[in-house]
Amino acid sequence: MTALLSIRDLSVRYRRDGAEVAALNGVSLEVEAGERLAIIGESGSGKSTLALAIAGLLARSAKIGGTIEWSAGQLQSSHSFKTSAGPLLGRDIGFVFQDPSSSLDPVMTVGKQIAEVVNTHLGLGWSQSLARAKTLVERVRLPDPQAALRAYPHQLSGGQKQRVAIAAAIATAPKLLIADEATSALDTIVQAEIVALIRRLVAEDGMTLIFISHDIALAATLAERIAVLRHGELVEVGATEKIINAPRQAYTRALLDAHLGLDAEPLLDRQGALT
Ligand SMILES: Nc1ncnc2c1ncn2[C@@H]1O[C@H](COP(=O)(O)OP(=O)(O)OP(=O)(O)O)[C@@H](O)[C@H]1O
Repeated sequence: MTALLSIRDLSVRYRRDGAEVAALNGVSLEVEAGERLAIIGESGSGKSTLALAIAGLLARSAKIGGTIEWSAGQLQSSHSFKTSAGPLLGRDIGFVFQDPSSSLDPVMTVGKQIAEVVNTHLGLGWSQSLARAKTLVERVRLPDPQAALRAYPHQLSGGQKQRVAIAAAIATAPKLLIADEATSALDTIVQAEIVALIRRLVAEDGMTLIFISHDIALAATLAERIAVLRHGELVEVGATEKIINAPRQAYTRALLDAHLGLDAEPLLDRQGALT
């Protein structure tokens, strides 16, 4: 497999109340083209910071060290990207946030906001952009796509809004989709539906997926590989089955135990396959 991006010795510090907070410390990680990688860890472990750094979305005030390099040919532009170089083009990376309301414009219809992404990043004319928005709304299986295109975000449920946010994120056919706690605000059934949607879209479009979650069980249902962050450091990375069956770190074991303590559902069936 080819690496889509190589993260080398990445460190990020924020300033808060006059003091520095180390959010990431010496993180090195390769992301393979076409893989589904989960990044897990407790709240505050640095997951969002890593996602934002990859997308070039960190606040300017953040102090960044190390590099994030993209392989030549894997992206349309920017074959070598340093973390300090600013955001990457929106068309190469799709980003889905936890709260769809924060990424959707409340006073613009769903159809127009998806079309606007297409129009801005792909340079298609407005009628072509609207046509593409319709296809996208169908692809994310919003009920009654025609009505959905005319709806405003507040007229949709949380799960439906997240479907719209996903449609907008994949509108430019990005190589990489980053979902940062994209299902955390949803109830369990809707969460499972959104995970299934992400899995299908990633497979259909051959995207690379970085799935950020505090929930190791949820991450295991989607990812082929899991990276574990703790206090801003990457403590373990490996194939999902290995991480679930034989974690090397006590911290990973504790994350697994926390899941088992809360939920009687086994993570693995008797054959060792993920249930
Ligand atoms: N903009 C910011 N300014 C100051 N400190 C920040 C900022 N963003 C994050 N931090 C701090 O950096 C550390 C890592 O935060 P980050 O949000 O990356 O973790 P996380 O694992 O995504 O947590 P959560 O799941 O709660 O979002 C935390 O100590 C957090 O308080």
